[in-house]
Amino acid sequence: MKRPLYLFIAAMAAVPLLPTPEYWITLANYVGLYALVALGLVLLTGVGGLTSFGQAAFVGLGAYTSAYLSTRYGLSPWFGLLAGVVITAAAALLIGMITMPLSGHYLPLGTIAWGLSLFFLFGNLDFLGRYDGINSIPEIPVFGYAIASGREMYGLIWLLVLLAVFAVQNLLNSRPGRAIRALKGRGVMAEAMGVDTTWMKIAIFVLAALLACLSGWLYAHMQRTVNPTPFGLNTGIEYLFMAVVGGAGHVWGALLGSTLLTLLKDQLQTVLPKLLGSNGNYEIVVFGVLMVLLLQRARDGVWAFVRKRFPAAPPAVAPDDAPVLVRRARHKAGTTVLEVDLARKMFGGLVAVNDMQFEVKAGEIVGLIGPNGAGKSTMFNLVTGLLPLTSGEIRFRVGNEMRRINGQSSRQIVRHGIARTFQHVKLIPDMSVLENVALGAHLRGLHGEIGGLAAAMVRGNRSEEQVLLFEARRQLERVGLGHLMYEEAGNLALGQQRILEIARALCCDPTLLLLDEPAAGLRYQEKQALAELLAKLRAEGMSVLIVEHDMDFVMNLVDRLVVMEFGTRISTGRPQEVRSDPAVLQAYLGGVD
Ligand SMILES: Nc1ncnc2c1ncn2[C@@H]1O[C@H](COP(=O)(O)OP(=O)(O)OP(=O)(O)O)[C@@H](O)[C@H]1O
Repeated sequence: MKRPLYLFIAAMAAVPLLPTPEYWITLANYVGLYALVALGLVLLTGVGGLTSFGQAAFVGLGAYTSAYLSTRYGLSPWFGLLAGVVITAAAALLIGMITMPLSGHYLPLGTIAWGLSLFFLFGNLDFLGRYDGINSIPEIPVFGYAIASGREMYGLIWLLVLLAVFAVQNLLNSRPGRAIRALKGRGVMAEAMGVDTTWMKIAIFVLAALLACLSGWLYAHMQRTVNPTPFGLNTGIEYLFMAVVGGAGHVWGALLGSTLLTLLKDQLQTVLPKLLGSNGNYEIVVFGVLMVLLLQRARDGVWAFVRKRFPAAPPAVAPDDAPVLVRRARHKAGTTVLEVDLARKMFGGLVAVNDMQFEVKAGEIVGLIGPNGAGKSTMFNLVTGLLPLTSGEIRFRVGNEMRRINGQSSRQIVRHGIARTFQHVKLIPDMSVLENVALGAHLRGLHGEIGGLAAAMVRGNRSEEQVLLFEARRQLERVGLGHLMYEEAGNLALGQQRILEIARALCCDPTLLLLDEPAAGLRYQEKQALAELLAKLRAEGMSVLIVEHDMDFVMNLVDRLVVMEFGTRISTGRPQEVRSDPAVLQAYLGGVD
């Protein structure tokens, strides 16, 4: 992928040096401005799964702030940029904090409301010149030289576009980036790995707004005049079109989409009025049709086709050696690590878990078994904080004390050392096996939340990446998937994906591992290898709580069993005791053998 990239950069650099007509330079400048906004939407919508119609309002905020400060107070456009960034970040933070914790359509609706209100605000404030806007905006000075011509502006715009592309790309291939890639549809898994998904959503919302603000700043000083029209809802929708047409999941899709739509719009605006014999924004109709076709035929946008021609090398490569992460102290074998005390969960009138009571000790594998619908997965979800208890208590050993963990979120619980896999595998299919597993080490990063984002964008996270990817590699090799490290996770067989989830959970450095049907979909040899791995973990002092339907597998592996039926514990003991318990034989209608 490197060569086409260098060729692209060389071609872009040559454009203003060659006798390219001024008209094309102007068009290229617009493409660059749109690409900055679309890039934010790739991060927010394509990768993060959050739709915003209000990006044009953030563009307006960047444009108006600098236009006003530079014309009214004669301040430098660079100060205007700084002020625009601060105001945009504050506005995006506020809107983000209100809308991000809400699910569903609140964000798109919120951004529409925000986009409309800012548009009318621009048009109605006297000091912003109402609908006439602000004129005579100064040029941007660079080392005392004013950037006046289209060609000079081209240099500045495209330099910033390329820097933004690399910053977003670096971000996506980092610890916070993996968390961002988990947001779309896999928030539950991300939270179970310790990711604060609400904060991550707010962070990408603010980043996307800042890219829009940068575009607005460049626009104001290129046009040297601003009025509300380009910052309305229509433009907000066009930005979304660009991201989706190009390929909302890829940074280069933003560039491709803004190029295609700018060129298409330019041509349609010339051709359509001639064809139809009257003026009007007919190109919007064509865009609408194009969008429907694209969503039906090529959801990943045009970039997906380009990518097929230039397959990229895996972005994250695990080092052969790196410092090993510090591990949590293991508990002495036999000490109680988990206590479930009269745990009850009701869904309306249904008692899914009925005053369950059991414990797990250090260096012990406990099997939680029972017929379908007995409440095993619900019990797991109670222990890991995915569901709140109706009554009762769950305690977990942190250091020397048993701490109550019910009432805490799954993000907090994993910090104490409880890691899990899921009954229905939850991974990021288009991300490599290695990166999926590295997501498990999210809490073991070297940088804080904001510092982590900033460091990733400027590649200041090299040592963190080395350490985390090495840890992911170690865990993958430990579970026997080392040879599939660079494969896309979605290409693995279901059984292998379950093992991948175990490696990911091990990356959390747990003292208690909760495995939900890990052997489902595994072949005989794979099951044996899994049993060996779990026995090895037990010997190292790990505690394991396992839900499994494969009785041969469970009976030969576990130290103790807890049997559930209709949410209630009907038996507990060593496998051979439980095997002959009449209550258990009854529950399984014919016995476990
Ligand atoms: N979110 C929910 N809302 C309402 N009822 C639920 C919910 N989750 C589970 N249940 C019900 O709670 C009971 C226990 O379900 P659970 O999935 O915990 O059983 P299980 O033992 O894990 O079953 P299986 O072995 O089939 O996975 C079932 O009757 C199920 O329909």
